[in-house]
Amino acid sequence: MASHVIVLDFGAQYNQLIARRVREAEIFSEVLPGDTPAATIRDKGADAVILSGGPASVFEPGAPTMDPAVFELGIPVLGICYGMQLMAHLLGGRVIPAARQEYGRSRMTIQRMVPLLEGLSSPSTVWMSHGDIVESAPPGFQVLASTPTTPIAAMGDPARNLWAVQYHPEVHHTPEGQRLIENFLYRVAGLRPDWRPAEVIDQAVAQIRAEVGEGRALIALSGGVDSAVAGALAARAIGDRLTAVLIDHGLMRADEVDEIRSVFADQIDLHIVDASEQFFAALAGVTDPEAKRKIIGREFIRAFEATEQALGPREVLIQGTVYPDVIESGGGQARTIKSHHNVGGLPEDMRFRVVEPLRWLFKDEVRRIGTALGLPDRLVWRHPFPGPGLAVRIIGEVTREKVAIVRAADAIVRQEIDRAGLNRQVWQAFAVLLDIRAVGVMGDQRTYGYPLVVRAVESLDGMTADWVRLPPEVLDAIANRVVGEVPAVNRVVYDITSKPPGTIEWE
Ligand SMILES: Nc1ncnc2c1ncn2[C@@H]1O[C@H](COP(=O)(O)OP(=O)(O)OP(=O)(O)O)[C@@H](O)[C@H]1O
Ligand SMILES: O=c1[nH]c(=O)c2[nH+]cn([C@@H]3O[C@H](COP(=O)(O)O)[C@@H](O)[C@H]3O)c2[nH]1
Ligand SMILES: NC(=O)CC[C@H](N)C(=O)O
Ligand SMILES: [Mg+2]
Repeated sequence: MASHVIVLDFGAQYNQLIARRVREAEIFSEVLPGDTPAATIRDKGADAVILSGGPASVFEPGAPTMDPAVFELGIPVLGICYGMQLMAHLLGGRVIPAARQEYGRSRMTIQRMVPLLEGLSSPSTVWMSHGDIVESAPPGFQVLASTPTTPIAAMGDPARNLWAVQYHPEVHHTPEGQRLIENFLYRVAGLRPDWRPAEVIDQAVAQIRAEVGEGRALIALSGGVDSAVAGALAARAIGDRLTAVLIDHGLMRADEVDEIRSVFADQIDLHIVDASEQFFAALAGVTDPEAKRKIIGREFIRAFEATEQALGPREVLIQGTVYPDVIESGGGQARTIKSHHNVGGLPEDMRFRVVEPLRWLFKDEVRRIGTALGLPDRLVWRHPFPGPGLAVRIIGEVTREKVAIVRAADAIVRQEIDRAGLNRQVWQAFAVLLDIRAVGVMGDQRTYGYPLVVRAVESLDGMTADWVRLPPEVLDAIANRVVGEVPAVNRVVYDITSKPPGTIEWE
C-alpha cells in the first residue's frame, strides 16, 4: 500500500505546510482534526502521525487535545511546537509559559545524535514561534537539542518511537527543516517516496469529468497561474464544453486585460466581462478589509451568474482555488486571517456547483503541474495577483481615482524590478496606497500627498514570506519615478516586514 501520513491539526496557520512538506518528500499526506480517534487513524492505514502547532496553551482549560491512544498505535509520532507541548503534557512532562517568548530565527545546538537529527548542522538555524516551553520532558524521553532560550528544543523516546521539536521545520525559514521531516519519514518511519504529480493530474481530470457529467462548465480565468493550470486540466477533461470567463472588475493592473486577451483568446473560448460599474458601486464607502473582500466575492459570483444567463445553462463553475486560499479563509481548524474572495467571500445563495481541482495543492505544486501539462514558463512563473485586485492595495475606500494612482505606481514598481532582472527571484512585488497624507517639497512648492508603500517579497508558497533585499539603486529608481510620474504621491516607503508577523497583502 502507498505510504500515508496523517497530520493532526491543532489550529496552526502552518499545519497544511506540514502536509505539503511531506508531499514534497513524495509521500501522500492528509490533515485531520486534532481529536481524530486513534481507531480512525489505524483504520486509514496511516504509517506515521505528525502533530501540528497551534495558538492555544496546553495547560489552559479547553485547549485542543488528542486521543492519547495515538501514542500506542505502534507507529512513529512527531510533535511540532504545540504538538510537542501536547505530547509532553499528555505523557507526564511539564509545560509552562516561557520567561522569554521566542519568535523568529533561533540557533539550535544538538545534544544527542539520533536518526531524526542526522545530517543537520549544529548549531543550525531554526524558526521559532512560541510563548510556552516544555520545562521537563516526560518519563522515557531524552533531550536532543536546545536553543539559548529553550532548553528542550527537541526530545524523543526511541523505545516508543515518539519524537518532537519545538521549532517549525515546515516553514522555509528553517533552512534544514525539510531534512528533519525527511529524516522522520525515511529514517524514523522507514517510508518510501511513492506519490507523484502524474497521479495528481489523472485524479483532477477524473474529478472534473465526474462533476461536469454530460453538461458544460465555466472556468473563472484570471490569467494567473492557478486558473491557467485549472483551465488546462479542465480543457483536458471536457474539451470544448468549457467556457472561460474573465471578470474585469476595474481593479486589474495596467494593461492586464489586454495581455490576458492576447495570451488566451486563441487557446480557449474566452469571454471578458466588464463589470467595473457594478464593483465600484458595491464598494462605495466601504473601508473595512473583510467587508471589501466579502463584497468582491459576492460580486464575482453575481457577474458569473449574469454571464451564464447570457451564454446558456452551466451548472459547474471551475475555480483555481489553491490550498492557502482555503487555509487563510479559516478552512479546517485555523483561524481566519483574511477571507479570500473565492473561498470565505462566496455568497451562500450561489447557483453554481463550484469545482476546485487544485484545492489541496500549494503554489509550487501547482507550478510543477503546470509545467507537466506543458504550459509556458512565462505563465507558470507569473507573479500571483489576488482576485480582489487593487482593492486590497488601497487602504480605505476604493475609488476610481485611487485605483488609477495605485495602478500607475504598481506598473513602475514592477517595471523597475523587471529591468533589474530580479523578476524570478521575487515572488510578488507591488504598490500599496495609504489613506494618510504627508508633507513634501517639490520645485520649491509645498506638497501634501499620499505616501506609497512598495512591497517585494520572496516566498515558496505564499504561506510564509520574507521581504526582498532590493538593491538600493532599484529602490531609488522606483522612488524617483513614482514621485515624478504619479502626481498624487509625494513619498515612497519600503515595507520590511516578513510573513509572519505581516501578511503579503496589506488587507
Ligand atoms: N478577474 C477574474 N476573473 C475571473 N476569475 C477570477 C478573477 N480573479 C480571480 N479569479 C478566480 O479566482 C481564483 C483565485 O484567484 P487567485 O488570484 O488566487 O488565482 P489565479 O489568479 O488563478 O493565480 P495567481 O495566484 O497566480 O494570481 C482564480 O483561480 C480564478 O478562478
Ligand atoms: O486569489 C486570491 N484571493 C484573495 O482574496 C487573496 N488575498 C491574498 N491573496 C494572495 O495570496 C498570497 C498570500 O497573501 P497574504 O499573505 O496577503 O494572505 C499572496 O500571493 C496574495 O496576493 C489572494 N489571492
Ligand atoms: N506555534 C505554536 O504551536 C505555539 C504553541 C503555543 N501556543 C505557544 O505559544 O508556545
Ligand atoms: Mg490571481
